[in-house]
Amino acid sequence: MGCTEVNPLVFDAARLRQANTIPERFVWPEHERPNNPSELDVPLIDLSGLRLGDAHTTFEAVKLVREACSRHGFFQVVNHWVESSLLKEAHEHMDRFFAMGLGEKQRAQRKPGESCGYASSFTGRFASKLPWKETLSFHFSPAMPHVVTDYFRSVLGDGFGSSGEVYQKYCDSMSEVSMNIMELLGLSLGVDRAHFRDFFMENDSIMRLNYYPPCQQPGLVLGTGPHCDPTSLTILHQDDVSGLQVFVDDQWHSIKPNPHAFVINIGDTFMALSNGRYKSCLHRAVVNSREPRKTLAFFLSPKMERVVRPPQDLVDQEHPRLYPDFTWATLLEFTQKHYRADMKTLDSFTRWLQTH
Ligand SMILES: C=C1C[C@]23C[C@H]1CC[C@H]2[C@]1(C)CCC[C@@](C)(C(=O)O)[C@H]1[C@@H]3C(=O)O
Ligand SMILES: O=C(O)CCC(=O)C(=O)O
Ligand SMILES: [Fe+2]
Repeated sequence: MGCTEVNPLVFDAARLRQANTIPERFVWPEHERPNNPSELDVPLIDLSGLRLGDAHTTFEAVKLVREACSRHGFFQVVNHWVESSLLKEAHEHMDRFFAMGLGEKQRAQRKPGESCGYASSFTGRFASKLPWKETLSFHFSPAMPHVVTDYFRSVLGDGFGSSGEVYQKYCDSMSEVSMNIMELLGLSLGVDRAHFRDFFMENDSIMRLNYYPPCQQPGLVLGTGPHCDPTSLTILHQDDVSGLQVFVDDQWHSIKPNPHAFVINIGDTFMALSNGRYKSCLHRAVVNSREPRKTLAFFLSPKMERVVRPPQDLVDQEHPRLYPDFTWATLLEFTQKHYRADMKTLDSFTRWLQTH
């Protein structure tokens, strides 16, 4: 397969769509390329029906969470309190942003070492295996109630104030959903129900809009390569185009899109917080040749300087400490300046901490 070399600094999916070959840097190694995996039925919890004080509804949810997280680290929730109009607006504003020309999007260009901004191929961060996607990432913290609105206005101009309002509301909503899930995770691990909820009540999270353009040779590229999220908990909303895959029982499985549900996966930081009882979920995103795919990913993370340490109940003779104390600020810096997050980030980070 002939590959034309393009300068990824000007990677523009629209241009590459016209090109009749995929540039070398976007072609993934044979063993990591997409296949046609089976679909997986994912356990689903109705959070809106859950009264965490009510034993019966809670028991079923806790049982499902414990089974899912002990086995593979993901499950799905529906939450009717998240207005469908908000979801619709969040996708519409994503369409509006990514439909802009490259120059306009690059007004929000992500700077090396930073986790916020627009990126189309992470140029300068990786030598090869570039993801076939464009992303816009921004910070969220309940302690700064207008941080998202302010970001959109300051970076993209007053014309994007309405987008900022939509994503501010969306992130507020995801933060709320996270608190309910943290109570379930605490109960499922046999620790005090409020333990993880209180730990994340203040959080420094990342919201990411993922836009995966169609690719003429989808079998050669990946939208997002195999990885575990270094964050604590990911709340992912897929549109109606499949592409999310999880690695379970030594095989990739596709997660069927359910536009009414959110896919929840455990990240590295929560794996450390649970002292390894729950494993970070290995997943990736594939693309197709027909239509773009879009996802909204809310990455819950603790306050930057909060020390990540499992509760004493989860450390005993049979379960010694698996990971050292660290802060999210240090792990985030590691993934932004020293190491591309993959399926071994936490082990690599632990070794890095010993010499830094
Ligand atoms: C803290 C983060 C780093 C990444 C965005 C959030 C959580 C997921 C991480 C990421 C998506 C994992 C795959 C590799 C990565 C480089 C990417 O494809 O975007 C990661 C993100 C990042 O470092 O920007
Ligand atoms: O878009 C998807 O389906 C997955 C994205 C993802 O895993 C990520 O952004 O970390
Ligand atoms: Fe991910």
